Amino acid sequence: MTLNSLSLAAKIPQILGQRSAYTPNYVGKFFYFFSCSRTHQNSSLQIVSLSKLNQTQNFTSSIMEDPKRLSLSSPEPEKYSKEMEVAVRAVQMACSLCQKIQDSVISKATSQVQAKDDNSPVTVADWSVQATVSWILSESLGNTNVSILAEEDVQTLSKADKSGLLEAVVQNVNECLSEAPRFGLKAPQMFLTTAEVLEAISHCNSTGGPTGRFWALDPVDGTLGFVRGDQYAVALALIEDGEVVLGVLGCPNYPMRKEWLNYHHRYHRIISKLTPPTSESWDKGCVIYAKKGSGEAWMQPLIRGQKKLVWPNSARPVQVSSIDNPALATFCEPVEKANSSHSFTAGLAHSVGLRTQPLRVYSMVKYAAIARGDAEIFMKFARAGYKEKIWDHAAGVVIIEEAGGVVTDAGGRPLDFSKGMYLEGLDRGIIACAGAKLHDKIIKAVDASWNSSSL
Ligand SMILES: Nc1ncnc2c1ncn2[C@@H]1O[C@H](COP(=O)(O)OS(=O)(=O)O)[C@@H](OP(=O)(O)O)[C@H]1O
Ligand SMILES: [Mg+2]
Ligand SMILES: [Mg+2]
Ligand SMILES: [Mg+2]
Repeated sequence: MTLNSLSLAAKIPQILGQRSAYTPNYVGKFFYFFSCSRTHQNSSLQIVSLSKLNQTQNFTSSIMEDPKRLSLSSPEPEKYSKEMEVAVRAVQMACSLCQKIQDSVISKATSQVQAKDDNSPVTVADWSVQATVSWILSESLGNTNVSILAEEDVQTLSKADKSGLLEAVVQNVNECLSEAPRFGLKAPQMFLTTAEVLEAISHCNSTGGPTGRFWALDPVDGTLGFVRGDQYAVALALIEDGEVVLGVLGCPNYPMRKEWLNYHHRYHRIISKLTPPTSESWDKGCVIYAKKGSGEAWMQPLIRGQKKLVWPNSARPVQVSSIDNPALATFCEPVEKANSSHSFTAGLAHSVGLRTQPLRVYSMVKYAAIARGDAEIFMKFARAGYKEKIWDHAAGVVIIEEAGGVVTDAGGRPLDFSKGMYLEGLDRGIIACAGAKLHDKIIKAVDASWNSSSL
């Protein structure tokens, strides 16, 4: 195919089926990039792959200077691009659903909160999100391809005395799914029946493991934070052959800008006395996502009101902080003392010279905070005998790693997502840091403090 320099710009998108060479291709993270190579035989330039925007510019200028014969081959579609796009859209929907339910849970006090067999809380939101995400993934990616391991089951929900609860879940799921087109997804043709909603929840019956592909879903992580009007997250990860390959974290109360957090806290303290906010002038929440090996993590605002989610919806890259001096670092940990030893981390913080007060935040928002550079260290040391579940960490781990951070257990080993629903073999606790140098210091400090601790 012969192209002159002027027709090239039009030809590339046509070949790639896009409107413009600068149209974002892969979930807003990559712009088309073209690496060029001159083949010996025909002295032509070949488009062999996709690259980033700056390289696109190099490519374009090299073409302008070299109006030779070109042979163009369509690139392979980016791996997991469809899965990522569907996952982010589904999490956006889930966040919108949660925001609505959280406001109603807070205004009706705690009556809507149920206790599971292990006494942990669960709400209409947990089941509604699980059903919604399960339905969207299955419909968009094909029911037979989709295997999901998720936190909630239908036992409590199916009890005879819980019919009101089940009704509320069915209602919420249907309201949320009817909004799917706003998120660029297909809505069901008819309202889902109660049986279909229960089926969507119980379809999440994967047991995980070392082979094949499955999704790990925590519909509401930090349910305690959720019912207290505070931080929580919707966490979705794709795991393939034991490795987390995609992570999406929806943080409905974690604004795009850290400075807006104060506003959020004030808002929630007085929410019961306020009419619901109508202002669209601030981004109350965000969705952060990353693909393994991409070296990039991205954040987009939640969509609100009647706005449509235009892909990739003003996504911007996030990166971990460059602080590697513990004296300047901020560390975060679980809010609940029962979930992690505050006394151990306090001693450790003191020993490495951490000066700032710990940032105690519910849920995987802690992972988001590290990935965005709002804090530098996250530590969780659960009591002996507690087994961490993979859905509480999978999405956060890949997001921090791709944003430039390091996540391991206290022995410095990567977390193992290949052993079913638990992080088996976890050495003591979880340590996530903004960089390798800081991580190394914390690991050494844990070793030094461990034997003298009572953990
Ligand atoms: N005893 C104990 N020890 C350790 N971890 C526990 C424990 N109990 C629960 N969980 C899990 O912790 C999830 C909540 O997240 P965090 O660890 O960030 O805790 S906190 O919300 O900040 O207090 C929470 O996730 P959700 O159930 O999704 O809220 C639990 O899976
Ligand atoms: Mg729970
Ligand atoms: Mg959780
Ligand atoms: Mg949960």
